[in-house]
Amino acid sequence: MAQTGFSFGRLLRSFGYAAKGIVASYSKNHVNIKIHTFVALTVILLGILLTISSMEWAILILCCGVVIAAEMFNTAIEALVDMVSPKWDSKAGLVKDISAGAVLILAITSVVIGLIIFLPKIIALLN
Ligand SMILES: Nc1ncnc2c1ncn2[C@@H]1O[C@H](COP(=O)(O)OP(=O)(O)OP(=O)(O)O)[C@@H](O)[C@H]1O
Repeated sequence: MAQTGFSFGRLLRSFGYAAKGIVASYSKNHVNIKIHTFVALTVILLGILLTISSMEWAILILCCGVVIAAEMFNTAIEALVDMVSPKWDSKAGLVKDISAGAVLILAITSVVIGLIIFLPKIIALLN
């Protein structure tokens, strides 16, 4: 039953559940989130090396967070679909495909934003 009123203990427990969810997302059979995290760390390194502005940091950190969170939603949706529809079903497949497609759109958008920010700086460095 949902409890009403603020409880610091409950808030801490909620953070604990969320942390458990993050750890579960990085379990060894989930490769995509590790790739997204590697790309995010590379972006941070590039940002430091190329001394990007505060606004550029904000945009890139937002992109990295959104893509990683979207991958986690995708993982959750896949798990839910497998639970609700363990048998092969075209609708179950469509739900997984749409969920994966959403992550792909965000990843492509983020790559384009990364190129807009980093390419001019890299070209200027090479000239
Ligand atoms: N129960 C199902 N019914 C129909 N098609 C499915 C079903 N499960 C998976 N598929 C199809 O197989 C594709 C891959 O599904 P899967 O669950 O293996 O996801 P994945 O992208 O390999 O996930 P992971 O992030 O675990 O690597 C789905 O996008 C869908 O097209």
